[in-house]
Amino acid sequence: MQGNVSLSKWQTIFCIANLAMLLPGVYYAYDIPASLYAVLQNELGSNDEEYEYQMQLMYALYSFPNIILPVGVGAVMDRLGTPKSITVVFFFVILGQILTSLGVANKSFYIILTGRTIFGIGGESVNIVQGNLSSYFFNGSFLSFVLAFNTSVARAGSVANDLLTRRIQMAYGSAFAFWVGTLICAVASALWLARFYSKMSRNQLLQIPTNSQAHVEYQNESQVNLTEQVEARMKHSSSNSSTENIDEKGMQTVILPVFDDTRMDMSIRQKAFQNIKYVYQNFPLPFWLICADLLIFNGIMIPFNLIQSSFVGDKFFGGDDVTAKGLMSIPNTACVFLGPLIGIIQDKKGNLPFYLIACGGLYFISHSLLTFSNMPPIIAISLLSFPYVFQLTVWPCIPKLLQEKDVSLGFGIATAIMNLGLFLVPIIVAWVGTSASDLKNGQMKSFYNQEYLFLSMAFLSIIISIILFDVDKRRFASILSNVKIEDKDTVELHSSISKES
Ligand SMILES: NCCCC[C@H](NC(=O)[C@@H](N)CCCCN)C(=O)O
Repeated sequence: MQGNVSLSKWQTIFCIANLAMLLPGVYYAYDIPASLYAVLQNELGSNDEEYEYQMQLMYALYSFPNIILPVGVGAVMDRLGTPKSITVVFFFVILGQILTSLGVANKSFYIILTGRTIFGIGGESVNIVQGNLSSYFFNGSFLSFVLAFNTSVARAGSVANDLLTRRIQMAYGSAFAFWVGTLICAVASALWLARFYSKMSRNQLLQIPTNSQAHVEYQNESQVNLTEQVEARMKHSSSNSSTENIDEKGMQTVILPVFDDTRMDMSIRQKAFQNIKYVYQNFPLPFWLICADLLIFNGIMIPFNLIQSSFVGDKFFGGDDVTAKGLMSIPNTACVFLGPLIGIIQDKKGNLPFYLIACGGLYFISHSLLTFSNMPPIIAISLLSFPYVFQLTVWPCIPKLLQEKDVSLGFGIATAIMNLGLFLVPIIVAWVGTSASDLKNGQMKSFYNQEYLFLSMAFLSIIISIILFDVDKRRFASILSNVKIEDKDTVELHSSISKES
């Protein structure tokens, strides 16, 4: 038995393989500007300071719409159903990547930015759709493995980009390298959508019921009016005393008040307030600490990936950014192989806070080596593989910490917070990088300042993870350290915690 459906062995393999294929194309295209960091400046005709902001903005604006959007993607999926939702999100991916490529071809930074923003709307939504489908099918069984496998396969797209893009650019130019990314996204989307739209392979296995199907099923089964449920759950949010009664009802539906309160007679402001209150009261402190870690880990890794080829190329290889970029394929390749393994280990052994503390510690050590030593950079960059793999353990904790009905919203909120970091940190990295450009040794100095920022962030994450370890142990009965806990237990734990407080 898995998640909400029972799957045979072959159906399970089919489902996992298909879900994993949603993202590699998006990751390939996402990382193209990072591979061309050393060469796009000439093409855009920008000075050093402008260029630093331009490159970081390509990543910041990808994330900007996703500070809000992921929270609503679950609702869109509920309403449109899986095939239409995936069609819509792939449409944004391809449109965004076409505009980005056109922008590069025409040397228009504003078209590039518009493209990256639209690409971001689609790319992060694919992430959410993948997370939602995975937890729908596999929650309660080997979800850690499935989520880690998804991201590992996605990162194979980054490996391909690390190895190919700069070489393609040298042979055929930058615009061509971006068009290759567009082609990869288009082919990947077409293959995926073919499963839904060709009569031969139309497959219910990859779909979750839409909101309306859920309504019908629910109403047929229990004859309870949806509005009553929602109001009851709202009431539950404001008084923790009626836990059992409400949870019994709530567990039977996939509909959240935050998404489906259209029939309620409340003003929009009241609804928004109720929803924030609902999240505040039902999402425990460890969830927010995990989100903070996620923000920091990706906030280190993604902006670092952008400057890595120039920084490492200048410091260690006399300006050879191609060799430097090739090194970055080590952590991404390590993820492809070790990611699923860490998922299996986590499914069997738990121990999340340990991985998170180690993650911050290892980011700190490897960035210290890059910054303060002249050791061959392959050592520091290989070491980066471990935290980059360990941070995958964050996602499976969300279903552990939240009640089943809140999981989709939880993924959405975590992705939104991660994107808040991926919007803010690149801008700070650009600011820190340009504020030193008047110093002697110009460019190299600015890289060092950026490295100091990454080191401070890694240090902060260690503190956050230690607090998480303590809170988890003292107030949550080590739920994150233990092996998988069924939803029922989570609910009981939540109710006992809210009663205590
Ligand atoms: N369900 C998958 C979560 C992945 C989180 C994260 N992904 C991102 O940050 C993406 N915006 C793009 C990353 C591309 C990296 N080269 C991740 O850890 O990969």
